[in-house]
Amino acid sequence: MLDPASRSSGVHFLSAHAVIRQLIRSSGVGPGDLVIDFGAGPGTITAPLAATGSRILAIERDAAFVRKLNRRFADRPLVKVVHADLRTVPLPSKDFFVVASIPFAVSTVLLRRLLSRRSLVGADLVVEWGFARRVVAARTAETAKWARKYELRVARRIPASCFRPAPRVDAAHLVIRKRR
Ligand SMILES: C[S@@+](CC[C@H](N)C(=O)[O-])C[C@H]1O[C@@H](n2cnc3c(N)ncnc32)[C@H](O)[C@@H]1O
Repeated sequence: MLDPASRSSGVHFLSAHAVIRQLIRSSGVGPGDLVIDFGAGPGTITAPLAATGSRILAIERDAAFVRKLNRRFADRPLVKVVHADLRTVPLPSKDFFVVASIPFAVSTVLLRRLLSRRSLVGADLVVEWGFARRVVAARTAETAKWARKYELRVARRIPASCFRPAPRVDAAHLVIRKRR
């Protein structure tokens, strides 16, 4: 069987552990929090997230990655692997956080879903650099509406060299926090 990564064209996996640590530290999640890792892949973010003691939903569409995740987290009762498409999977009605490096192609769809949920408390996302800049600029009616409900900022630029394979463009750590 082919490794799942080799079959996923256009998918870039974070290989810089320092970036993953920054994402998790920024999120501030801990025991008792519900956290979603969208597009969990091989579990590169899921594993250090699990170490925070939070409850994790690792959502992944690729069946081979789902098998891998189930094996990897079989002894971690706080990690639930969900075989689903992030564009349609039901989102929690109780407070939740997101820490994820998402597939760039579905960034808009996912943000639309997340930012229309009252239960989203915060998100730390890896997205395409240009996309992040457009979101925080809040120049469209939609992004301006998001900005009224959520604080949106770019924490840092993430060079393409932090991924395997490297994408053609850099990425960003996008921070989203519900306004009080
Ligand atoms: C950018 S990779 C990130 C993988 C991992 N989080 C990491 O940082 O290395 C995106 C992952 O999302 C998965 N994926 C792509 N489209 C998806 C969708 N619509 N729903 C759920 N997962 C998806 C891919 O199979 C891949 O594992």
